[in-house]
Amino acid sequence: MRKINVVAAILQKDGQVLSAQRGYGEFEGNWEFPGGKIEIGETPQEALHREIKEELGIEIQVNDLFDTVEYDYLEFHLIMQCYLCKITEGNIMLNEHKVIKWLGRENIDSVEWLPADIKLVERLKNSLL
Ligand SMILES: Nc1nc2c([nH]c(=O)n2[C@H]2C[C@H](O)[C@@H](COP(=O)(O)OP(=O)(O)OP(=O)(O)O)O2)c(=O)[nH]1
Repeated sequence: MRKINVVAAILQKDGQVLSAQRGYGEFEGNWEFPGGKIEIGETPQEALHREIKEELGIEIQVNDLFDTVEYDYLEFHLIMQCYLCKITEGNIMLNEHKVIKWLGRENIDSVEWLPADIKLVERLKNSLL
């Protein structure tokens, strides 16, 4: 099966994380951590800076790797590295997403996450204050 290498940013602020609703494509309407495919020659960190600038128009600090998710979709095998991040500069613009929400422990389950994210979100929930 085709493999896709993706990076995702778990943006943290005041005990909450940023969730974004996909605005187009196959998974339109589902919620995810912003990010995207790693391009040839890029480090995961470089890919994250690029994707987050493109999608949300902000600069970030990339901290620790929180988890690497592997998931079999029908058409491809996803390998997604998820980094804890902080916003360092700029105001969020929605260049690709419909809407964003900051979610905490009590409501992180309230949106329809992409299938690959469900276990990750459970783990994250336990680590949020
Ligand atoms: N960014 C992101 N992608 C996720 C998450 N969960 C999940 O299953 N995915 C999947 C959906 C997509 O198949 C893939 C990400 O690829 P993408 O299509 O957003 O990547 P991209 O920005 O490079 O997009 P494109 O140029 O190919 O349109 O990973 C998540 O939390 N965040």
